[in-house]
Amino acid sequence: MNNIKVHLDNLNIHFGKTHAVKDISMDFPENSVTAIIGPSGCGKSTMLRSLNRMHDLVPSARVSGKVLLDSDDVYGRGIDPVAIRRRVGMVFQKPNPFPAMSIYDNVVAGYKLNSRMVRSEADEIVESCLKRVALWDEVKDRLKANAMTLSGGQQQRLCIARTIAVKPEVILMDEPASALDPISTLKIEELIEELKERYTIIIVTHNMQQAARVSDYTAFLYMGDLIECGETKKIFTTPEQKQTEDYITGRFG
Ligand SMILES: Nc1ncnc2c1ncn2[C@@H]1O[C@H](COP(=O)(O)OP(=O)(O)OP(=O)(O)O)[C@@H](O)[C@H]1O
Repeated sequence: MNNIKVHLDNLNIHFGKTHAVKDISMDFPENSVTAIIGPSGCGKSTMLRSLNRMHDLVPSARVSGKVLLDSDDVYGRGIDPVAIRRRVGMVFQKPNPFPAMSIYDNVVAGYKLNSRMVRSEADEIVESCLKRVALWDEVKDRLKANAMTLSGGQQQRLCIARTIAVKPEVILMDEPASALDPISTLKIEELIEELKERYTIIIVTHNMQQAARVSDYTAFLYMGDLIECGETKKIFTTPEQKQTEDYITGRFG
């Protein structure tokens, strides 16, 4: 197994009285894809969002336990959530490019917030990030066009380019292909496969085939509990828990 990039230790998340994530301890290995699966409302997105402190913005949310990024305590005293979000980027279900910006400006938007740069540096980042998400050839002649002129699938790849421009270590993806057509979905899946060489990827997906195709490890959640996690091959062929088997064979969920 690769090094552990993110480690959860007795993670609990409440929203008021709702106990959404219950005492979860698990590891996310570096340079690999871990899929989080489970029926609607089982806490997948809640767990994912805790990894870069997105719940800081939700007044009713309470997070306890530990999230370690390498050996850094993500919720530790004196840790800057903005610095954490730079190291742990996020791609959402619906592509969300900045609507008033060009393709070019979208790619460097996050990067510009974090550091000053000269034009040639920006050009280089735009080209390399768009190439890495396999969008360069499609857009290189219209970099100044508004980002909303792209198709949904292209917009999602642009959002991934924007995420990697900031040079994160971990990328969280919350159903990144569920709003896309099958061809765009395939492109995103191929991209995930390539991105894991540089980044640690954690993806929430409802699509079991997608989890089986793209991930190295899978975690199955049910009603806030982690039922089972391990190598995807094993989870999908010889799971240890009956609940996991029932879920992956479509008996419930
Ligand atoms: N901001 C919030 N405020 C209050 N309750 C919330 C909030 N976000 C999530 N919850 C609750 O936490 C539980 C887990 O929700 P979560 O969105 O993590 O599930 P999920 O497994 O990602 O579901 P889905 O697959 O439908 O997206 C649910 O009971 C949900 O209602």
